[in-house]
Amino acid sequence: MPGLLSFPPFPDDVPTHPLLVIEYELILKRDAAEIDQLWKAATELGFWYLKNHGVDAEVDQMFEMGAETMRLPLEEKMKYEQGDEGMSFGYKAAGANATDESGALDTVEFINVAKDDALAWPGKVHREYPSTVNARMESTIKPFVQKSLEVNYNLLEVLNDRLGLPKGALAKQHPLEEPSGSEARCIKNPPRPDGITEEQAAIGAHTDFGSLSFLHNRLGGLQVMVPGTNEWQYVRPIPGHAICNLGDAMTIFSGGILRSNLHRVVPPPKEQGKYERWSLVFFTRPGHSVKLRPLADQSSIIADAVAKLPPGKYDTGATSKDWFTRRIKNQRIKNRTGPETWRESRGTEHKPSAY
Ligand SMILES: O=C(O)CCC(=O)C(=O)O
Ligand SMILES: [Fe+2]
Repeated sequence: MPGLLSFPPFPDDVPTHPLLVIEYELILKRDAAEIDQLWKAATELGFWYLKNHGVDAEVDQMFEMGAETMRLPLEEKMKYEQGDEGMSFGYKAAGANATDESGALDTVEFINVAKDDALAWPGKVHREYPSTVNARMESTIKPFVQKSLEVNYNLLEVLNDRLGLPKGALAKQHPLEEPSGSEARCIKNPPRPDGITEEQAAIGAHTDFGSLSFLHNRLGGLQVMVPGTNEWQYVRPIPGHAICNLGDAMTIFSGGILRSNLHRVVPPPKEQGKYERWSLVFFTRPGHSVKLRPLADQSSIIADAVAKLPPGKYDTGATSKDWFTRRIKNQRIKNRTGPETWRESRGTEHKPSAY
């Protein structure tokens, strides 16, 4: 069970970026000082730690589900592969995605389970999954999805109010009953082979494709690009602390007020690099039909931000489904024709020169 393995501590002598720690309990109480901290994190870095979120037991079970799934023979896992058409749900084999413009390959394998399939189980909305996923859909995946949704909806509500949006405006962009790209992902990265540097990306630099990601890490390896620089720094995993980060949709809805920061995954630093790295994410993404555009007509705060931008900057003309499909599809190595394919997979990154 990956969550229970003991491994060396995260080293103290690697460049590490501090994140603000947000107390979920205080957010639930709508504590004004805590909301100020969340707002600072959401606008300055777009990443924060979330403490006391209450999802630890479900997280451990999800790691077990991930381990059971990754132990299946590759041939079996490949029956549930994502495919090359831009669907995210299903299995992704190591090396199926590019990590940069030159077409270097990623090293992680992961299983993505759609929130819609988990909530509809034993019905099906999008696709079928390996037996190890089905066996835990009711007992493990559904509770994890439900609790993660609750956390993310609560955080979205607080951001909604600070953005000056009418009550429930952001929730309306994420209707529970509408099919969406929201999904749970369990990721496995193998130990770092000799000869591979600590700089070689396991998951290439990216911004997240949706609204809000709720991430659980045991070993280091996640890095953020420090805003205003070209420098990568590690995010230190802290036991019992989730890492939350905003995705492109929130930058777009807010007219650039909220930050969807570039990040990547490299092998865990130093001694930790000898161990398998497991991570788990729940991604909340807007409903498939939602148009990705600033919600300036609903908030004077957003309207003021948009007025300072080049005209049309965040008017993507895309639905959430289009945005998501384009990004997934163009990172698939089988779809690569050249550096332009990687560029086609990009989101709202703030520093295009740094890819
Ligand atoms: O594994 C991690 O720590 C981060 C994963 C990630 O950024 C992603 O899947 O979008
Ligand atoms: Fe990410």
